[in-house]
Formats: sequence, C-alpha cells, structure tokens
Amino acid sequence: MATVINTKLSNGGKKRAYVTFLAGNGDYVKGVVGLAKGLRKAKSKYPLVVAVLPDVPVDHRRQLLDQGCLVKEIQPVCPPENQTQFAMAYYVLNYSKLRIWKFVEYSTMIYLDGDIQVFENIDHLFDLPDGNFYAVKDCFCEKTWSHTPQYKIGYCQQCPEKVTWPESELGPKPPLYFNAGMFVYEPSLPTYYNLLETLNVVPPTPFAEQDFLNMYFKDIYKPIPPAYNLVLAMLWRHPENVELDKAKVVHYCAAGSKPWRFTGKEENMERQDIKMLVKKWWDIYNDESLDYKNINVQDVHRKQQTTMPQFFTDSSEAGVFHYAKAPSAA
Ligand SMILES: O=c1ccn([C@@H]2O[C@H](COP(=O)(O)OP(=O)(O)O[C@H]3O[C@H](CO)[C@H](O)[C@H](O)[C@H]3O)[C@@H](O)[C@H]2O)c(=O)[nH]1
Ligand SMILES: O[C@H]1[C@H](O)[C@@H](O)[C@H](O)[C@@H](O)[C@H]1O
Ligand SMILES: [Mn+2]
Repeated sequence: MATVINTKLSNGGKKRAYVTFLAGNGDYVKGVVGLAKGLRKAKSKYPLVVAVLPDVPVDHRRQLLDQGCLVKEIQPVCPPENQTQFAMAYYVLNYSKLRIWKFVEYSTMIYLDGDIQVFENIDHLFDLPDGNFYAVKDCFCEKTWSHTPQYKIGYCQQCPEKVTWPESELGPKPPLYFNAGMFVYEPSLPTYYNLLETLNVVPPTPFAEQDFLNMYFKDIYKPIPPAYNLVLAMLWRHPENVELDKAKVVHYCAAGSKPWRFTGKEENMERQDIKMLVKKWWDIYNDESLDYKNINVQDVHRKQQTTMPQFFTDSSEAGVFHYAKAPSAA
C-alpha cells in the first residue's frame, strides 16, 4: 500500500511538519536523505522541510526534492564577533537554525538534525500541549564538554546524585540542559525577531545555538524521554538510563559515529551496539523501496498532480521562499 504523505499537513486547521537544517556542499546531504527515508519508513504523516543555506549546491537540493522534501532557503545568521572557541569549529553555522522560527505557515514543527534517524513513528509528539519547548536532556560526559564546570567536577544531569553540585563554590545548580539536535517547537514571528535581537546582545559560547536556545527557553523547557533523541554517548556513559530497543530516534552525534563517514576506528566505535545502529541507518538509506518515487508509484493521480519537485523562488523578503512547480525528474 502506498503511503500517503499529507501535503495539506493539517490537523484541525493546524499545519505540522518536520524540519531539518542543511549547510554546505559536503556529505550531510546523505544524512538528510536518510532521514527523509526513515520518516517515510516510520509512516510519518507529515513532510520534511529542509532549511538550506545558500551554499547548498543545486544537485543536493535536487536529491532532497526527489525524496519528497520541501526545500526552503534561509539566509545565514551570524553571532556577534567574539573570540569564542566553539566545541566544534563548524558549530557557528548552526545559529542559522534560528530561521526556522519564521516558518509560521506551520503551527508546530519537530526539528531533527541531519545526523538523526527516526526508527519509529513520533507523530504523536505534535499533540503535546502548546506553549512549551520539548527536547531530551543532554549528557555532559564527553570531551566536547571539557570547557564546562560540569565536566571538570564530573557532574552530569543524567545522574545528578553521583556528584553533588557544590553550590557554595559554583552557585545554584544549572537548569536542565537539552540537546538541540531534536526539539518540538512552535514557529512564531515575535519569538523569531526576539531570538535574533537577543542573539545580538549575548556573547557566543562553545555550543553555539544549543547553548543559546537552552538559555532562551529555560523557563518553558520540558524534558521528554531519551527514546526521542538517543545521544549515542549515553550508551557508554549512562547505560542505566538507556533502553536501546525502545529508542525511536537515534542521534549519531558521538565523534566518529556519522554513518556515512563511519570507519569503526574511533573510540567506542568498535562497540556492537554502535555497529548495529550504523547498519540500521544504512539499511534505510540503501532501501530503494523507500525512495519517494517508488512509494508514490501506485498513487498515479496524486503523482501527476503533486509529486513534481517543488522549487522555491524568493518572492518577498530574503530567505522566505514560496514554491513553484518545476519539471519532474521521474
Ligand atoms: O557541514 C555541516 C554541518 C552541520 N550541518 C547541519 O547541522 C546539524 C548540526 O551539526 P551536527 O549534527 O554535526 O552537530 P552535533 O549533533 O554534534 O551538535 C549538537 O550541538 C550543535 C551546536 O551547534 C547543534 O545544536 C546540534 O543540533 C546539536 O545536536 C547537522 O546535523 C546538519 O543538519 C550541515 O548541514 N552541514
Ligand atoms: O550536545 C552534544 C553534541 O551533540 C555532541 O556532538 C556530542 O558529542 C555530545 O555527546 C552531546 O552532548
Ligand atoms: Mn547532530
């Protein structure tokens, strides 16, 4: 049976979509293609919007359109000039993710990093009550966190009882901190403009927009279970908090774990659970039956009408794109 992608995306007048982010001409496009196919395999009812920076080449955009994604170009967002050392040099790019708050044609969106795979349907997260910011608690135990007091004293919010937070020396315990590779949010123009204004007066920090979003949404942040964003380091840092067979969403964020670059040589990458998860990612990526063109083959009428790649052409302000039909690749 053909899976019907709900291009009207509505639920009682509310439009919903998944959204990811793509920058550059490197290999992250593979991650996004894999994600589009994973969402299809999980029978997600809602489409995947890809917010692309202008430097994403045409042939990569084409691959995404061919996978049924909605491609929307966004302009880069740059933090104020500063000497900050980002945990990874490229994290500065991720401030551009803030543009997804202006996708107000949708009432609720689920953001997913390109190095995430969805193995089970998570559409029910769209039904969570409005007014909150939902995401999974991060872990502070990997070396990328070595700049933080948490790392230095061995404190992690995943096991807060192990090391007591030294309030007298470091002040009040820090608020819960989420991983920004996956979150449920409501696009909003007032929030969008306020995010950008606030960014201009806040110095950049090592985890870039992840730190910034944590600061900005700390009062409305509601943690959701780790099954909705399994940060791989949890497997060796906090195995007691992980139920691997229940993980619906896996985030290949540990050093050396990106499936499309996987060599198995980096620390922890020889683990059986990691190799199994990398294989599961490849099984989806290589599964031609999950390609958009094959999924829609039985729905001839709909194919004629709506499966043509949709190009977005700028018609209002920079970065806001509306689509126009373009010739089919099929
Ligand atoms: O060259 C690149 C680099 C990144 N990305 C996009 O940016 C996302 C974030 O990059 P990573 O997945 O490599 O980052 P991590 O998962 O290691 O980092 C974590 O911290 C980051 C801090 O900037 C972000 O918040 C990110 O969402 C969060 O999961 C990628 O998934 C991808 O969607 C690209 O498209 N091209
Ligand atoms: O938020 C971070 C980020 O996703 C890193 O890339 C990952 O290595 C860390 O484990 C995680 O805590
Ligand atoms: Mn990631």
